[in-house]
Amino acid sequence: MTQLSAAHTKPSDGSKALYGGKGTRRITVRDIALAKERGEKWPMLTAYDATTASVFDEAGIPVMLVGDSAANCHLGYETTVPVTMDEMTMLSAAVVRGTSRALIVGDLPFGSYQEGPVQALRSATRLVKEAGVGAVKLEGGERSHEQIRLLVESGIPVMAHIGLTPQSVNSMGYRVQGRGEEAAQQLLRDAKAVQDAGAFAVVLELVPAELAAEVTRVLHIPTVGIGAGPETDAQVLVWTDMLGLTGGRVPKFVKQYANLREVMGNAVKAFAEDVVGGTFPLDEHSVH
Ligand SMILES: Nc1nc(=O)c2c([nH]1)NC[C@@H]1CN(c3ccc(C(=O)N[C@@H](CCC(=O)O)C(=O)O)cc3)CN21
Ligand SMILES: CC(C)C(=O)C(=O)O
Ligand SMILES: [Mg+2]
Repeated sequence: MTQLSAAHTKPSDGSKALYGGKGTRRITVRDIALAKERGEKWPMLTAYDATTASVFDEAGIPVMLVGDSAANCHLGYETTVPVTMDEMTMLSAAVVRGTSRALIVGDLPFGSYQEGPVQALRSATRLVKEAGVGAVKLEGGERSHEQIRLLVESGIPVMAHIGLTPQSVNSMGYRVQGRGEEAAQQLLRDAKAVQDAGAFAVVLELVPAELAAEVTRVLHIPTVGIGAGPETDAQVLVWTDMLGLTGGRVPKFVKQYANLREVMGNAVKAFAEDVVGGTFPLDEHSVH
């Protein structure tokens, strides 16, 4: 048996699995393609800094997205619209430095690829050269296929993103996409367009579960769901949402696995009370 055909069979020891595998080298887009052939589901999280990313890397998260959600989750903006290439490049470089195994995907921010394929290539090249990302992501299906094609032809793997595309909040709002026959057909056309253009995976955001399941069956590239039901090949969440750090309302598709806001708030109050009450620092925290 050749190595290639061996890679197509489900690994009994999990050595090749994207999650739970024993590999230590960085995950590649080829590993992602093989996981779809094995029918293996995988987790993806956003990350915006080196320390947090190193926690996720050690936990075995195989793919991290330096999302433009950094705008609201890390930089304090209201929406993802204002975040810049300079900001995304700095955050992406930090996440790459904090990880050794995960494939790092850099989100192209609003305004960095809408002018056309050449602008998209210039922006994506910056993330690859200056930050060291292994792939980039951009929003849009049919409307972005020329950008995707040029990046892929140039050697930059592209994750597409269709359904709710938050960079279009000013024209679309934050609404479920693909409801009704006409919208479902558009979503299917968008999915096929990004696959034909060479995308290695596609994010489906806020899409009815049945439609996301159909897209996942029809495509040979993996689908990454966020608010898209249980049938997509992968699932992504914004890390500050799933760990309970985001302030205020979070989207209803979020499952909260911890309450870091409470944990951190309580710890910070304990420190403040120690300082005010004179019980920190003690002799053990002092030098003589
Ligand atoms: N903290 C955070 N989490 C995210 O998931 C996220 C961001 N920020 N910023 C970028 C985009 C924007 N996203 C959003 C933003 C709002 C809704 C929202 O309001 N959804 C409604 C449902 C709307 C409907 O049913 O039509 C909800 O209640 O979940 C969803 C996704 C997802 N992304
Ligand atoms: C929600 C994910 C897919 C994203 O694009 C982001 O975090 O910016
Ligand atoms: Mg994004």
